[in-house]
Amino acid sequence: MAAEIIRGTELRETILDEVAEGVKTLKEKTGRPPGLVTILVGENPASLSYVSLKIKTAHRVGFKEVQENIAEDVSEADLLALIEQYNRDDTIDGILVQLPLPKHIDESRVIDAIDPAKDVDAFHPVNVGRLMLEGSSAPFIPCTPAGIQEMLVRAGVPVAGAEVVVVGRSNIVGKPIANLLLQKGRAANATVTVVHTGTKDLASHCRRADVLIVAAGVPNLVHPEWIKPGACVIDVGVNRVGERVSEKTGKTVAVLRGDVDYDAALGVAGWITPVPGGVGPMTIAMLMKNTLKAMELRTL
Ligand SMILES: Nc1nc(=O)c2c([nH]1)NC[C@@H]1CN(c3ccc(C(=O)N[C@@H](CCC(=O)O)C(=O)O)cc3)C=[N+]21
Repeated sequence: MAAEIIRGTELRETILDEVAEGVKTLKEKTGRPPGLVTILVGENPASLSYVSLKIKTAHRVGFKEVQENIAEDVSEADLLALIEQYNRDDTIDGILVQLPLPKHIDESRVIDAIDPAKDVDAFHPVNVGRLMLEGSSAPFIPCTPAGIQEMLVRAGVPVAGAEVVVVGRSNIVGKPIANLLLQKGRAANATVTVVHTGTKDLASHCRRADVLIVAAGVPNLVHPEWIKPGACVIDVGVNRVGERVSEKTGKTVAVLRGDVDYDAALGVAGWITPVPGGVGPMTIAMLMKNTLKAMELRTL
């Protein structure tokens, strides 16, 4: 039987409707909408495309949206001063500094400078610590892990007691999703294994997974033989493997592939997320949810 496709583009609609409702309520209570500032340093094409999606979505749910597009050669001190300005700005609830940053800027110094109460990415050490201590009751869950958990819940994938294997140990996906799913709670309480580039036999670990979460950034890394029949496969990879001309707009757009050999996996998995249209859109939806929550926590 072919896998059930978990479509992020569909789930996103429900979440954004919920956020838009929450924005209305907050506006009635406080007289202002949630404010989100996106800070983009330089002109990396992938970053530009993600940030413009975030801005478009912020408008759609009724946020005040501020864009800071600054030059690649900005000094670290100037960037830190800009963050401080938004830390003090009461109309701004969420500060997002798009990663990666240019090499001359120390990423962890920049993240440390964001007020944890406005850290809607949940990258600040305070929020990382909270996630580790409190699991899903932490004030902010990082957007991609939160999106993945939401997909598991809404698709009805059994997670409690399941074998979850996470491929990748990044600070923005691998480590936090592993942490989230091993805690007690809804769509959690799993037995979690994290595998990475230092792991001896990737395939044998993956084959044991009831839920396989792949965030390695390597196109076609996961072959169908690595998938246990009926398993849930969550593909976090967004690899730009080429370019094509869009039939709709006539513009050149990137061709995206996940980390999983999708067509082959369809015949083995029980559930699967597509790329594009899977985890990516959920990540952006959860950013909106976090920004709404930031305003609630700061004002109510
Ligand atoms: N401070 C910060 N926060 C982030 O959340 C953050 C970041 N930096 N740096 C880069 C990664 C990557 N990321 C994605 C978000 C949406 C899609 C997404 O919506 N993808 C669409 C396709 C988008 C397209 O066509 O380019 C999809 O998969 O269907 C992908 C990737 C957020 N990140």
